[in-house]
Amino acid sequence: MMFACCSSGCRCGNKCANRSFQHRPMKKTKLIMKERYGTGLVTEEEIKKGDFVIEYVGEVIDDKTCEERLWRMKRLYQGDKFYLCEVSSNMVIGATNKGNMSRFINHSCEPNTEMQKWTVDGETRVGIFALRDIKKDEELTYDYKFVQFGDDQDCHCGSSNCQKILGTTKLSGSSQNQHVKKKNRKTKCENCLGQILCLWHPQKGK
Ligand SMILES: C[S@@+](CC[C@H](N)C(=O)[O-])C[C@H]1O[C@@H](n2cnc3c(N)ncnc32)[C@H](O)[C@@H]1O
Repeated sequence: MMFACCSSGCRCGNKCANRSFQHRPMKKTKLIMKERYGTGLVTEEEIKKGDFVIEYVGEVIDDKTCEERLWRMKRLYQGDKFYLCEVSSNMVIGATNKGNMSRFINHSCEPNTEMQKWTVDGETRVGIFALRDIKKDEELTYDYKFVQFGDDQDCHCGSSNCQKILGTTKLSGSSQNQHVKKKNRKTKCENCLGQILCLWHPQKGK
């Protein structure tokens, strides 16, 4: 999904209603701890359907760097999470080292927000937008369209149409130390544009 956001040359000036990112009217949010899936994000104010909630930000990295990090994390991680969003071919937003509260938004099979790709002054940016009216103190969720990189993870979203497992798409590789093969990668990459890639390793003993 791609939307055009007005450029700085727009004649409507500051009154332009098509400038979600430039105005950055980010909603007030706070972190919560969920027993079954760690940190989550709730809204501290009411949100109307279609509202811009928060921008998904992080380091902009290319596919090669993304792959290197995925495999490195797969080898080294001892119980934390890894956050990546494939925005377009050869452009990934990595929110592991740098990011904002958006990286704590959890998955739901019945989400109240969605991720949208916008073009702002010629640059691609990713925002989280409300799919419906959201009440104060509700947890914010979106459908990760998750590309799992490792063992299956149970989904704990609790919705009536829960798919039970996080993600239907799997990134594969023949060994932990190997980079994703070019051929394989191309196919998978096409499947995961705009999706969250998340590498998660349970703590030892879990
Ligand atoms: C992008 S992070 C979201 C924030 C994360 N809960 C944290 O504590 O940092 C994605 C990870 O959160 C967990 N998660 C998110 N949504 C989930 C869900 N519906 N069911 C189970 N785990 C979920 C999974 O471990 C997933 O790998």
